[in-house]
Amino acid sequence: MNDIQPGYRYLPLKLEPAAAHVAPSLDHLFRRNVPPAAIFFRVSGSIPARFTRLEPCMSDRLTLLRPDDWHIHLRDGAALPHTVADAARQFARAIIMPNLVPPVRNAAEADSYRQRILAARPAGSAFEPLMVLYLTDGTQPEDVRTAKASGYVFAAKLYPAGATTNSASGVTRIDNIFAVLETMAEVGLPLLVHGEVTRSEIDIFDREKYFIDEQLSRVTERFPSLKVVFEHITTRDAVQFVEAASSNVGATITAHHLLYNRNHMLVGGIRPHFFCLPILKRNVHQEALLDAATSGNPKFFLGTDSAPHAQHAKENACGCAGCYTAFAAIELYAEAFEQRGALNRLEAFASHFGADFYGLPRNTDTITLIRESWSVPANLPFGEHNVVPLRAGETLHWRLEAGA
Ligand SMILES: NC(=O)N[C@@H](CC(=O)O)C(=O)O
Repeated sequence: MNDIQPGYRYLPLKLEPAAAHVAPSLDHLFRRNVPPAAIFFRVSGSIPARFTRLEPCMSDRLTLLRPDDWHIHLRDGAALPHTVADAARQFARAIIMPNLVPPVRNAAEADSYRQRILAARPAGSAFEPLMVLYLTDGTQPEDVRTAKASGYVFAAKLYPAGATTNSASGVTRIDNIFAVLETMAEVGLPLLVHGEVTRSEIDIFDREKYFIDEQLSRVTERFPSLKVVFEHITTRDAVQFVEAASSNVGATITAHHLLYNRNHMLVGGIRPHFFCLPILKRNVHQEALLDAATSGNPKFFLGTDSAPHAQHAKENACGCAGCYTAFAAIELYAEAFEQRGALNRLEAFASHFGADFYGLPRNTDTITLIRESWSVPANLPFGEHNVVPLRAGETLHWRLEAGA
């Protein structure tokens, strides 16, 4: 019994009559690739002498081309060494969200933010931040041209004013930026979209669908050559919209929207660390996202929307929106894909489709995930504060191989 360790598979050495009721169910679990920790739990107390430990077999290691994160919030200042180290551990590149206060509005601001990120990289890291402009009512076509020419700005982000964290400077009417969108289409700078309307009479669970019907469909019709990434999609409606759109329209999907639905946030007590925007939806929408992410359709790719807030700002009478997932993002995605029996589709979603959509080369080195159970810390350092990571105090069943 003492030999039983997480991360290994155990098989019967000799089937004794007393174990016969256990062995068939174990076999069934092995075939379904259920994490070993779950197996031990079921058979605890009945195994020792009759079972032997096997070394991890091939399916306990998963090697992928190094992935990129096509949507992340790194924040600024003292938080950067922590958020950048977490992202850089697994991702080669990341699209850096510009919703700082004040926001990143032009190439000069993007350059100085980029320098701060580069300075925060762990020693020896080649992590590459791909900068993004924050569109306001005052953004000019010239800002877009300069940004594109800079070589370090890869997109511009539409935050409808008031839609989410630090969106007060966002766009108040989509028509206000039509001249800018035209220039973006012309110079080849993708538009990234936070797709929610902000009208107070629209229910928070319906805001993505209204955004598609009232705004996004107008943009894609009017600017067919503009590349658009519908960020952190959360609904079946968004999946269907992207599927039906031209190949210039793609979407990012977060790990938390694949793993959770609104019941996880609200049943049995309110869990502030699941609160994010767009908000978790019904399980039918979660299912549609899982279908899309594991479908092999290149329009859907990885974007964590890892969005840390200090613990006190989340566990608050008016808590901030955002889930911190960068500490174990690829592990969380692996768990979601495994639940669907689709681990063989993870690499394309995480490491091929985003780069292809942006017209950038795929990475050439690899990372390896190991099937190994580990406990997520209760909190992690975040500048002068702490951040509570998603799944704090719980167990993850994949781990990125050290030094990967
Ligand atoms: N996703 C979130 O819930 N929050 C993001 C903003 C955003 O992307 O909506 C943040 O910056 O905190």
